[in-house]
Amino acid sequence: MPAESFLYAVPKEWYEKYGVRRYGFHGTSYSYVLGRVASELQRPASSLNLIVCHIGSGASMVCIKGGKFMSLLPFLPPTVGFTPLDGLVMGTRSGDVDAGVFGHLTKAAGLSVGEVDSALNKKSGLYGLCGFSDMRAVQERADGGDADAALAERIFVERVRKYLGAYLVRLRNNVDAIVFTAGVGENSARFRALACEGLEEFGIKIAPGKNLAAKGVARIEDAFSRTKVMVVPTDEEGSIAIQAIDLVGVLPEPAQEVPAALPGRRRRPKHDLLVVGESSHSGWAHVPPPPPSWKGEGGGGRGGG
Ligand SMILES: Nc1ncnc2c1ncn2[C@@H]1O[C@H](COP(=O)(O)OP(=O)(O)O)[C@@H](O)[C@H]1O
Ligand SMILES: CC(=O)OP(=O)(O)O
Ligand SMILES: [Mg+2]
Repeated sequence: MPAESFLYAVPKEWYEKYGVRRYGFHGTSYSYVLGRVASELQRPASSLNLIVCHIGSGASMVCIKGGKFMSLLPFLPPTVGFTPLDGLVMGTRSGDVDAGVFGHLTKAAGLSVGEVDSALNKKSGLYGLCGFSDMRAVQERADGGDADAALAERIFVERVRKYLGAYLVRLRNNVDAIVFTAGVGENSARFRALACEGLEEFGIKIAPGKNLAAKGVARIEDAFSRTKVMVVPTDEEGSIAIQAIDLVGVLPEPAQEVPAALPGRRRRPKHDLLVVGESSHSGWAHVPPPPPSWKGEGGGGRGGG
């Protein structure tokens, strides 16, 4: 990520001394989804502009700009930042919130900084708004007339649309596909329909029938939609395994032929562990910690979950 993308507008020394910057999360999922979309569309990953919505209990979005700047600018700012708290409304995390609430609540409610931090991570989001963190329960309650649940669902969707708008602008509306993944993104046609509602002017239209029928990897855009809309079930575990193999160069071999302890099992690592961006599974999952200076290129983000 370039400095414009990973820096917060806070005192410079917070970044230099304490590493306060945007890191990004769900990198393993995004790496996998990018590869899967490339193979599905039969296009090189480096040519794709994507907006990927990883919407599970933890949720984030990222836009991927392809083409020749891939190695310099692989990912535009992800919605999650210094911690996974930033950005979208999640099961129990607030997403974007004015940091001023810390000062206010420590004074007005007598809470410690740790208590506010914990509540923002564990008692907020869908749960904070309506008492349920599971989207299926929220939708069921909303359908049953629970006004809090209905409001929670609307706030959840609107936050996704806020970033969808931001990324459409960043990509000059030159988007190959909007991709939905993770628990809600893969399984909830209702969520996908709400997230893309009324975007025909932007060249984005979901076909309701395809959306409802989507199973596994699916294309769900209407025939007149300029931008493809896809559902791609993520595989974070598989992606971690592939990236581990890619990094250390160990390929699975049948144990009975070559016992693990014997020489010859290990192959020469394909990549120096400190080299960034040369992996065939290009992504931001295996970038190093923040750079000492913000003048050069930043790292790409954290992988995990
Ligand atoms: N059919 C569905 N409709 C709506 N939401 C669903 C559906 N299936 C799963 N989900 C939601 O997906 C979320 C979990 O997503 P997941 O990616 O497994 O989360 P995580 O890995 O972050 O724990 C839950 O909120 C769950 O309700
Ligand atoms: C980073 C993150 O949101 O993790 P999880 O999906 O496990 O909540
Ligand atoms: Mg998850």
